[in-house]
Amino acid sequence: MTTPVLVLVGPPGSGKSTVGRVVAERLGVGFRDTDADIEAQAGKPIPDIFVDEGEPHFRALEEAAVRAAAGTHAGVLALGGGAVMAGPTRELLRDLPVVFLEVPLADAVKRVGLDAPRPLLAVNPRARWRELMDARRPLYLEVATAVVDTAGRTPEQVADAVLEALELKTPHD
Ligand SMILES: Nc1ncnc2c1ncn2[C@@H]1O[C@H](COP(=O)(O)OP(=O)(O)O)[C@@H](O)[C@H]1O
Ligand SMILES: O=C(O)C1=C[C@@H](OP(=O)(O)O)[C@@H](O)[C@H](O)C1
Ligand SMILES: [Mg+2]
Repeated sequence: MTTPVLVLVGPPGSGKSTVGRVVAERLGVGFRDTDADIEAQAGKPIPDIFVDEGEPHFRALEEAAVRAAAGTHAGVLALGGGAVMAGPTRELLRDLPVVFLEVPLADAVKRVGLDAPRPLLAVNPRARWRELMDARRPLYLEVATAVVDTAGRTPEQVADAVLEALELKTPHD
């Protein structure tokens, strides 16, 4: 079984997909995002899956996508913000190097407001994001090998902090 060199978790807007790409580039390894895997498999964007089949169906696809990627992908893996809600996913993350990207509410709302639609934040994003974080923070902490604060940092600076937190060497070191 091949496992990822590192896995990124954290709430929407923490920068998992963006930072994951930068970290993978620095390490000279591949990048994979389970949200992209789900969209490729379903043949449609995530908001359409939520509307057409509902959140429970999306969560089932997500659990399967994380299991497949975590067992086959050797590079950097970014998960969707809600993936850690699944007990079996937390179980398989237990033995992997996992970085929890922290972000304050104000930064997250600013960031995701400019990005692709996220169905869970479509209505009243500030209140929804706060609720999500209250429920999920303990789960992010449970699976995290390291926690990296992204506030006031560019994606490149966050990538440096991630590599430092896990003491990973890049080909240029
Ligand atoms: N450290 C950062 N500073 C400023 N903007 C960021 C940062 N990280 C990500 N972003 C921006 O925030 C948005 C959400 O980033 P994304 O990587 O999709 O987050 P996630 O996958 O955690 O939801 C994108 O528009 C991205 O360019
Ligand atoms: O927090 C969540 O439940 C979700 C986060 C999204 O991913 P990002 O965290 O990459 O935005 C995506 O998986 C889906 O919209 C649900
Ligand atoms: Mg993402």
